[in-house]
Amino acid sequence: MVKICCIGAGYVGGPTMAMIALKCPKIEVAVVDISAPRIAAWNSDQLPIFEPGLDEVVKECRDRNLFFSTNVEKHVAEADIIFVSVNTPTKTRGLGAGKAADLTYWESAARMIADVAKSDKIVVEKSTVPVKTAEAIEKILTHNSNGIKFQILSNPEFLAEGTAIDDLRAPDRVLIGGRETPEGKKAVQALKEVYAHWVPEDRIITTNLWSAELSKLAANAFLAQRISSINAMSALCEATGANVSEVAYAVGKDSRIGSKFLNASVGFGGSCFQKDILNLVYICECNGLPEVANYWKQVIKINDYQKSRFVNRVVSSMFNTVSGKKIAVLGFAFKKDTGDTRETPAIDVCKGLLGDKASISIYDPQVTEDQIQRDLAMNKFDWDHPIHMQPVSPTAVKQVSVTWDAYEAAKGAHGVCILTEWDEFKKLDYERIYDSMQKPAFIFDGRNVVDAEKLREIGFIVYSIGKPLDQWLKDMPAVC
Ligand SMILES: NC(=O)C1=CN([C@@H]2O[C@H](COP(=O)(O)OP(=O)(O)OC[C@H]3O[C@@H](n4cnc5c(N)ncnc54)[C@H](O)[C@@H]3O)[C@@H](O)[C@H]2O)C=CC1
Ligand SMILES: O=C(O)[C@H]1O[C@H](OP(=O)(O)OP(=O)(O)OC[C@H]2O[C@@H](n3ccc(=O)[nH]c3=O)[C@H](O)[C@@H]2O)[C@H](O)[C@@H](O)[C@@H]1O
Repeated sequence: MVKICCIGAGYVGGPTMAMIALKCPKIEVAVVDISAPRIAAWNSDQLPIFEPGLDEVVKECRDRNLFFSTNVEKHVAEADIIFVSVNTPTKTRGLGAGKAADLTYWESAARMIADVAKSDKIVVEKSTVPVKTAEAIEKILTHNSNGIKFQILSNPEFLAEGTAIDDLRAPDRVLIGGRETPEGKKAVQALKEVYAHWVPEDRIITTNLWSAELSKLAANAFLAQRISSINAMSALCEATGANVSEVAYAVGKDSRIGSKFLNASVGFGGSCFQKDILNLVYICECNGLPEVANYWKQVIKINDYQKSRFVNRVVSSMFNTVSGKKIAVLGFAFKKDTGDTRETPAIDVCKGLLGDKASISIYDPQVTEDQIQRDLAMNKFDWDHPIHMQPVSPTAVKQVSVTWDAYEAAKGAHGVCILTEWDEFKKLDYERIYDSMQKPAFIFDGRNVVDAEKLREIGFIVYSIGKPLDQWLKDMPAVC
């Protein structure tokens, strides 16, 4: 029986391994992690991450051919194929701080594999890593290998949170990069056979190692660039009276451009887009390509601009101050159908409003108060380290309260900001919300989920990203 071990039981390791176990009943899959609470949660009824459809898959395979364990060394030693899906956060100190990927966790996993391996292994990069990482990993693994042979493959993951199970069940493509030697090709073939249990052959792409590593960074950069492009247009739409949804529809109808990923928003978030682009920028700089680096840097700059533009809209619309005013924030996760808050635009928006002394009441159906308080207290980039490396109990931000009900959050508020596109926000009783709010009552829709015209009929002053402006907002000072 082929044995697979995955180091890192997170948003990628958990769901990807659960899908392999589901589709390959004859393969034994062990997912290991240094975080005992995380492993305990994977072995319980309350999985550590919220992902539609994940519970069912885990329930079907757990303790059959899918195991979660903290016994990292045992499972690594026994495995034929080892996936490494650990954190690769942005470095916060030293050379490349604020840009380069911190490979501490990867390196320690590689050293441990080298220490405990007693038989030949295929080691698979599942984490997103800088191009050429495999070369460094190879050196670590083979340095003291006592004759044991390691083949390194790059098999980046393209799932998106909230749709991870569908993405894994029917991926657009699976990418496998390996050395172009006979041993390298054999290893690629072995991994290909795992995916071939359910992925059609023409969707399994094989390349050299560096192409696979770089394709992952490139894919995330292209996706984020589309969002920054439409968000840049949204600012121009507001200035001219064009409607960003109409522009996106018209542009996306060109089959060369396509309609997906053109939703204007308060800004993109999530653990990867910013981190991976910063990493790409750093690699370009290190390779003497400052023009290329600056091109990609602009994607992040527009994203930051979009978040601060939103905050400025809120403040300038409300008589140029939110000091002492209650602002309800609906949605804190970085997108709907996930409880993940890593790099969510809500953090920057809330910090911006707190900077103007607002008092904030937050509701998100999947994010706990503890998580929100941690996020608002944490330093930039600290969020992407394993949980046990993060500050234990950061001081709670006093001007922030968290409720478990959208109506409660909006009660007595001067304004409501919608920051995540949860479906339930479309169905709220906005008459009830309006009646409970201070007047004039404002809604700032950072995700274009509400029917602005209907809300205006109720009496709200409404701002929707990239949409023709309410007369009230037109009369306010221009926003930077
Ligand atoms: N979250 C996402 O949607 C996607 C993430 N990725 C990439 O996958 C990688 C992992 O991301 P996530 O799963 O989101 O991170 P995560 O933080 O959810 O999971 C990483 C896990 O690795 C564990 N870990 C760290 N060092 C370890 C070690 N030495 N031994 C054992 N366990 C260790 C941590 O405790 C943590 O549970 C990153 O490189 C990310 O860029 C790629 C595609 C999608
Ligand atoms: O490497 C990764 O981590 C993953 O990053 C993204 O997945 P994810 O971040 O989970 O979610 P997305 O659906 O890409 O959304 C990212 C952010 O962009 C925003 N977004 C997305 C699409 C859009 O049109 N507009 C927009 O503002 C979302 O609200 C969210 O804040 C990619 O879509 C995945 O392919 C990739 O594997």
